[in-house]
Amino acid sequence: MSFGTVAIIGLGLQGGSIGLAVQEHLPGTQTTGYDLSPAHRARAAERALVHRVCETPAEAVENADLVIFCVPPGVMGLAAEQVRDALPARALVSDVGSSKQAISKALGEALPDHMVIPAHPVAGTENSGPDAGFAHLFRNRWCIVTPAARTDLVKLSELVGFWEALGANVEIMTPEHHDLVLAVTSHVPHLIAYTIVGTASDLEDVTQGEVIKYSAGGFRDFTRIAASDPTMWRDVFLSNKEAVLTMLQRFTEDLTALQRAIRVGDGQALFDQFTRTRAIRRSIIEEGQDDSRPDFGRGDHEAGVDAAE
Ligand SMILES: NC(=O)c1ccc[n+]([C@@H]2O[C@H](COP(=O)([O-])OP(=O)(O)OC[C@H]3O[C@@H](n4cnc5c(N)ncnc54)[C@H](O)[C@@H]3O)[C@@H](O)[C@H]2O)c1
Ligand SMILES: O=C(O)C(=O)C[C@]1(C(=O)O)C=C[C@@H](O)C=C1
Repeated sequence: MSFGTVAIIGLGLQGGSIGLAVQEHLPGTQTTGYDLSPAHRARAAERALVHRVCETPAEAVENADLVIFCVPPGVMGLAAEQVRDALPARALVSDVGSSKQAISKALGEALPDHMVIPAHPVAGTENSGPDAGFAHLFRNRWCIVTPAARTDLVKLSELVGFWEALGANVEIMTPEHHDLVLAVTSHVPHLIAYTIVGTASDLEDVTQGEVIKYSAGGFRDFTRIAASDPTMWRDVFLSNKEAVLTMLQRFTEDLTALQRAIRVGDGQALFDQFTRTRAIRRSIIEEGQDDSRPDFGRGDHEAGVDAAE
């Protein structure tokens, strides 16, 4: 069974993509949406990201069977408080936030009388805002659902069915394990990209022009990641602090070992490490998870940067 009405709070990359994907895959489901930014609401209406863009959060959720919060991690609790009085008791509450322990807590505290089942589609791009959404974002991507121990299994299977209908493969995990896994596969890699691009732009002996001119290879890939939304990523690091710091400690130790191998001329250590990591890349591609295909992040609509910029 699918949800009759889905309300989406936050009509950016994630909210817009969910709205478009629901309209494509679940034609019997009504979608409503709200965004704090009037400019984003106007653009969401122009792009028909949902059936009805509402002027208040209360109006968006008043008939909802499922509400999905698609706002930056740091304002999940606030956005949930804003719908508390209007949200029907039957409505299931979920989200798409990139960290799970802090967000689960914030949503649970803001909506204590509702069933909350947090989720995280591991699918995105460096673009944000209502121009960035596209219907096939979730196709063949993982969506991690992190239910609490007391979660209603019927509601859980409805949410799993919802994400599968949008094309995602669903995995169930505890919020704690989610935060540890994503710290190493997503959060620390973003921190590394933000750091290396910042380092390159601060150099005294290499000009900005040279950095831009010669960034055809590896550095260019880092600049894509480092162009990701500053608000969202500030909140991700602050909301997954412990796991990120744990993984950074491990990363620093491993980096120091490679640094030493370079200093002492231990070519074998470098070769062995690079051989191991090449095998990981190849197994990702074999699993069909390679997103370096040319159309990734686009679709019918050419993904753009934040419309509010
Ligand atoms: N970008 C990614 O690659 C990605 C991937 C998976 C999950 N996520 C998660 O999805 C969530 C949304 O990210 P996004 O990439 O769609 O960001 P986005 O910036 O594209 O969209 C967020 C939208 O929320 C709106 N907003 C902010 N505060 C609000 C409020 N209080 N009420 C209503 N609207 C509000 C903003 O105006 C914006 O339009 C984040 O929690 C993020 O961690 C992002
Ligand atoms: O492909 C990208 O641009 C992304 O950064 C997507 C990505 C990731 O790190 O894999 C970013 C944040 C998420 O919460 C999920 C997906």
